[in-house]
Amino acid sequence: MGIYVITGASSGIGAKTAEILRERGHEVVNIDLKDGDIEANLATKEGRAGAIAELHERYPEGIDAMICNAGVSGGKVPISLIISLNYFGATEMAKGVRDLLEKKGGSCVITSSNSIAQGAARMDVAGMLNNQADEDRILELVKDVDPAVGHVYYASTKYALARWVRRMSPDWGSRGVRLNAIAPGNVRTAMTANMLPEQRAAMEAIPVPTHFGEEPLMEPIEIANAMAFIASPEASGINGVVLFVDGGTDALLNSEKVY
Ligand SMILES: NC(=O)c1ccc[n+]([C@@H]2O[C@H](COP(=O)([O-])OP(=O)(O)OC[C@H]3O[C@@H](n4cnc5c(N)ncnc54)[C@H](O)[C@@H]3O)[C@@H](O)[C@H]2O)c1
Repeated sequence: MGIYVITGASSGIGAKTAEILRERGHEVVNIDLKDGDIEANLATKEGRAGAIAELHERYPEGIDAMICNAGVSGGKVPISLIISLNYFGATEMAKGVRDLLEKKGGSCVITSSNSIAQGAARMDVAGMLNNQADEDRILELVKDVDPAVGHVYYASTKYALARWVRRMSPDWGSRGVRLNAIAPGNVRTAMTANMLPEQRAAMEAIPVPTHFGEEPLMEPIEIANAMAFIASPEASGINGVVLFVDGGTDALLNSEKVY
């Protein structure tokens, strides 16, 4: 059985993924702000460094999977938190444990979002994250941005994550580590429950083909099953993929985009 590390597994999609991995007999390590096996604030450099050091201390022989899932959206979340947690909290954690994944021929999964398929992401923000990647400088640039446009910055961080996965996966693959992203649709979790009425209305306007006629929300288990699969050795041929788990919403919105 494997050692699966997952961030943000005290709630929502992460909690469900951790539950099914444990049911399958794996050792699961939840890194979270609260109620984690390792407690760390992944929006900070210190929090990430502490968690990475702890993993090296506990698992010198390596780990089988790293699922970088913690993220924020909904409500009036500061733009700086969206940038630091969603983008750097995932990419820096992934980079920080790659050596542990290499020891076991492991797999890394990053939680993106199907908001990247809805045209909400700003390419200049996503480009800044992917190409400049200096966290302090970027936080300085966004310090006066109104949280009311948080959804745009959210989609931008998730777009940048998906592109980071595509760019990095050939190199990671050549080192024996698969790197993929999951892009969930809207899911019934604390994140969507915390949305402001206008954010909720915008979300509910987006149909999910498998859920026509119902509230357009997926259940955490639908995402967790895909996450557990792509992280596992059963997905050994899958690398560099951004897997939409959104009931077909991406296909509905972008049916001409086949590649
Ligand atoms: N729910 C959705 O509709 C949806 C859709 C697409 C993508 N996603 C993504 O899925 C992931 C999980 O979201 P969810 O809906 O399960 O949300 P959630 O709010 O239920 O869970 C998020 C988890 O992250 C943890 N967390 C928050 N801030 C943290 C920090 N600074 N350091 C460490 N951990 C922290 C929380 O404690 C919580 O356990 C996120 O990356 C989110 O962007 C969610």
